[in-house]
Amino acid sequence: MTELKITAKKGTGFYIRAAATFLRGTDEKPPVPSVILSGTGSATTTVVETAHAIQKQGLAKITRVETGYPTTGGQSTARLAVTLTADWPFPDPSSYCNFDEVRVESYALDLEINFEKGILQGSIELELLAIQESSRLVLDTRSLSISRVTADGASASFQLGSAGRKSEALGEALEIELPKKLSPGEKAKVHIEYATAPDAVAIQILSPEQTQGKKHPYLFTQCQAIHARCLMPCQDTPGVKSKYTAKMTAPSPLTVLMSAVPEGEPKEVDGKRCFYFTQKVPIPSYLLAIACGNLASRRLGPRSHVWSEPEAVEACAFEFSNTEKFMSIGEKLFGEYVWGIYDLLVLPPSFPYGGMENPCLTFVTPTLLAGDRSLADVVAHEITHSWFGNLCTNRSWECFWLNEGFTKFGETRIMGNMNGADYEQLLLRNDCLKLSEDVALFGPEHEFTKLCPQLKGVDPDDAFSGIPYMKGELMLRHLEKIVGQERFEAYLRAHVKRFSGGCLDENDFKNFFLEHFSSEPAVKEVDWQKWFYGRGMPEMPALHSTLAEKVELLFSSLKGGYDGAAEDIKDWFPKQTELLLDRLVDYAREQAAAGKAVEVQGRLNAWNEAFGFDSTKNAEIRFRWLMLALACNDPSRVDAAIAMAQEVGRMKFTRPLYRELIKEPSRLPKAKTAFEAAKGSYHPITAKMVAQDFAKAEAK
Ligand SMILES: CC/C=C\C/C=C\C[C@@H](O)/C=C/C=C/C=C\[C@@H](O)CCCC(=O)O
Ligand SMILES: [Zn+2]
Repeated sequence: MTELKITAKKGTGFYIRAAATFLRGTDEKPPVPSVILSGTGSATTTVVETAHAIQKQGLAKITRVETGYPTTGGQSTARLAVTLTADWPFPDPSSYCNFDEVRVESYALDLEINFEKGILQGSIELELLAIQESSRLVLDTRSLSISRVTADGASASFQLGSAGRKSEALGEALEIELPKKLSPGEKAKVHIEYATAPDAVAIQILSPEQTQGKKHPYLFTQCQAIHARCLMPCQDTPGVKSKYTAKMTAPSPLTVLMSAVPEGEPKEVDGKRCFYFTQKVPIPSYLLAIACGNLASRRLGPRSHVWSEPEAVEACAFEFSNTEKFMSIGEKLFGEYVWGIYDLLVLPPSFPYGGMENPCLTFVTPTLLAGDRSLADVVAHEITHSWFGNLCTNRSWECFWLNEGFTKFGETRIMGNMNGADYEQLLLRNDCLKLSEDVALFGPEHEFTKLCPQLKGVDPDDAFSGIPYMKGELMLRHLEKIVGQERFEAYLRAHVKRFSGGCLDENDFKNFFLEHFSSEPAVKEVDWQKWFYGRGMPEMPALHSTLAEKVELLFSSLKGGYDGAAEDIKDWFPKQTELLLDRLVDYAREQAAAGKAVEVQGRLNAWNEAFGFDSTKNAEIRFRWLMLALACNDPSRVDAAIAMAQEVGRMKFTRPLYRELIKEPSRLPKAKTAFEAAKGSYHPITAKMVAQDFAKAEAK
């Protein structure tokens, strides 16, 4: 055991560097039992914060912190026991970069959007901090054209994809030789001139005809999970966080927005507009976001605006008017909102997800515009990422559930605060159904049904499903039941404080939870292994919702031959109708498997007459209704299902619609033709994933 003495007067940054240098300098390379860092200072908290900061930066795992002994002359002291684990420094299977040696602390983008060429072109300047002695910088890239690299002003040589670091899933590593060897704690600047590729997976460019206004082109990005490397050379791992600034140039009169705070008004130069942004809170690369188009905004609250094409902006302002309420509940539950502004951008229908939690500027799909605010729970979800994901970040995509499970929990709790505990239980019921559907889709023995799957050699897009969301939420509900709601909510606030600004994996979470509840014997019974690495369905909670019971009653009546009437559901929440349709889809599938699809099919027109499903404005209901029609082979609604799949690029809807369409072999050619026709209007991620679904179905 080696001991390092540090004195607590220079602030946390000093300690991180001192500790990093020390850890790297020691002979005790992993696996080692532990290294003791001890500090004496007027503020013990500085030493404790240091411990946490060291861990957040992935330098080591803190196994024990002892403070306040012995107290001499009014000065408190602290000792930190630090374990370098065998897998130190926490490899990320989805990145090639050498973030264990050198870290990007901040970067400055200077990019011009060229709609004619379909590219972004310009430069990035990276500010590096050496963690250990190193003379190279390895960054992630994918299909970037790199024209020039300089390091601290001197030309630097570089190679793309060298040493076999090139693959379909991960892109091509960019290795830059630094002109001088950096010592731990030393800083350097690397400047890279580059352009993106016209087929970059992170970027979708819409022609004017593809927009609502039909006059101007539109560009938007989606970086999660590992697409930031198509936009810029970067350390594309959620384990590294950097601040950024950006200067973005676009043709007049278009507006550029980013996942950052805008600085001042745009400057007009030669028919172009320059926009400036600053993101002062360090963020992982996957949270970089850019949008550019003919955009208008409306104020939603003291710190929020909603943006969209001008044609839809009033409808958007109505739909998301509860934003500030959601934020206030989030702050009460999880702590201060640190990002300054919270704006929403409503994207064109090809946006591949319901929402993306880009800091300061959540991106959302227009399929949330139901006209009655009933789908704004996605906004509550994205707001919750302001704490879980954006502040406390999964260390790699293998523990994505730490972003999504916590956020799903928070979303459901916020919606419960809005609409009552019974409603919260209804949402959980819906989530349990979604979980069992997603587990069934992969098969219960599949690696991706684990809360923490292994992703070596895997494209994270292939592993994505509702499982980390719902299974993660259920695990947290299980823990909440053990310790009680009030204590669990206090835990969540402590968790945010503890991991804020850093990253964590499932063991960091487990250790902190056990430390927090060290005097609670019941938590010792938790089967962490099973929750984290067990396949298939987890233990289901007992749920009590009168709202869900009403759904079950109507479901039974409909199954029993009752045709339904509008008043049956007139006081319902739309989430109850979603549950009813989910239950009917399952029923239709069972009947179809028993050769009785036609019996369900014969009931659809009556149900439509009663409940008006064919004309619903709610995309979740429309989707489920069409899935029901497809499940019972209703030929009269195939065109409507195809129309939804073609119009909406949100994968939650598009992929299941195509998958259900092609389950029936006679519908395959029509579905294929529809996909080929719509493919060009989809986001590259959606086009890639739907093409894979077709390939799988055709291979069967
Ligand atoms: C265990 C899972 C492994 C890796 C997943 C990591 C990233 C997945 C990647 O494909 C990106 C996901 C982006 C998600 C963005 C928003 C979602 O919350 C939307 C959910 C679906 C929807 O509402 O449309
Ligand atoms: Zn999410």
